[in-house]
Amino acid sequence: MAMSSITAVARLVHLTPSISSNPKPFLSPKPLFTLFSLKSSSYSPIISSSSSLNSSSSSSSAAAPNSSIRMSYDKQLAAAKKAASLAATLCQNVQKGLLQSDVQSKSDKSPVTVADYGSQVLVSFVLQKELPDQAFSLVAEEDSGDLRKEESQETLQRITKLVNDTIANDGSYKVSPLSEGDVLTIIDSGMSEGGPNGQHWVLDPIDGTKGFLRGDQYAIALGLLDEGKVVLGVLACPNLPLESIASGNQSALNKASAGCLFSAQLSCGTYMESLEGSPPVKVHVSNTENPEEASFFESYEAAHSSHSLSGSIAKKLGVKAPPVRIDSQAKYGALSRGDGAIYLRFPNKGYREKIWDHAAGYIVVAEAGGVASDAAGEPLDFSKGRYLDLDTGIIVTNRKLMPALLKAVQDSLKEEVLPSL
Ligand SMILES: Nc1ncnc2c1ncn2[C@@H]1O[C@H](COP(=O)(O)O)[C@@H](OP(=O)(O)O)[C@H]1O
Ligand SMILES: [Mg+2]
Ligand SMILES: [Mg+2]
Ligand SMILES: [Mg+2]
Repeated sequence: MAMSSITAVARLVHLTPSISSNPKPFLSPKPLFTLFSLKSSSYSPIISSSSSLNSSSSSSSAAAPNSSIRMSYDKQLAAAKKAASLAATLCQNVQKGLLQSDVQSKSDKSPVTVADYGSQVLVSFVLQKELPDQAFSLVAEEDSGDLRKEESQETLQRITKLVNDTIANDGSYKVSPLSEGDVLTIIDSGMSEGGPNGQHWVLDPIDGTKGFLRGDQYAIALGLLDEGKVVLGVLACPNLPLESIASGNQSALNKASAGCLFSAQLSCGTYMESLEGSPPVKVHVSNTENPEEASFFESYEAAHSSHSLSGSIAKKLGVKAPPVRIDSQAKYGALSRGDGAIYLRFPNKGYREKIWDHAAGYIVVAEAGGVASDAAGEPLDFSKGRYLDLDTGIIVTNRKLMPALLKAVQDSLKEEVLPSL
């Protein structure tokens, strides 16, 4: 990250006449939502206290940066949950009344909306407010380049208003409203390169922007890297129901939903709660060993992942159920609670995966007992900067199914060549 922008954001956040004096730890209190009606056997209720989050035994697979000493990331996890929840509120409000003028096209032709930018501002703002004593480095998807153009003035005004309204309605931060310049500066606080040293937040402010535009699934995905390893992750999935969306139960996707918040910390397991506030429940991946019982997730967008390749892998493996196609890292969340057992992702050859598209989802699944690798069976390496450096595709499943899945993937890849970009 350019030092100037770190300094500017630090100045902005620390010198704003404000004080986060409100002791309220999370967003405005809402009625507690009980999870006793959850159907999946992989959900188990836990006591909702931060100490319970730390003391629970874990099915972790990710290696700790210093494996002999377990670092605690409790404060960072609490800040990440608050940041993602506040960003989800903004996204939900925008999705209710999305205007055509809210959507722009980036230079790679992918869509970006006022909510992507607003979410990035809120997450960066909240993390810096909640963790004022910690060095701040953020690797995030969006930058302010397009918003600085003359024709984007109105869009920038709308983002600024959305952010200020969300902060004011939440009430946790007594700050004077952010200016448009502040908003641009905070967006550019996400330009860190990440890498193998130190701590870096990794943010996709809206993962699944195409799903967001369709009114389907999307996620605010926030992870933390420490010495190149993902050590915590939060996935806010505002349109994901608390009940299972397993193949055959996809009607659940069409019901109005409170939305889910998944959170995971290294060696502490993965938890799910309602975005409206509910006691977290510990979740586990499916433990099926039988591919005939396993169903799989893949992208809704065929341009993001070859549906024909995953179809042939599933057939080779003996999977019977049709694929569940949904957008975003909500797939990792659904997998972590056992709604399906496999996630397959095969972009066109030449496509470079970004770390913010996988970091939070990766630890949410790993801490729930799952495992993710590339098609060569290598674990995902988040220490190489903004991109993941991997061999053809990403596959995610439980430990028992991984060997057979890997074989089916490698056999299918020999038969089918992915198109080049
Ligand atoms: N051609 C392509 N192949 C693979 N992934 C792509 C892609 N174009 C965009 N994406 C990524 O796919 C993500 C959405 O994943 P999914 O298909 O699982 O919903 C997008 O995230 P954003 O929506 O944050 O831009 C984007 O990073
Ligand atoms: Mg995008
Ligand atoms: Mg994304
Ligand atoms: Mg995005």
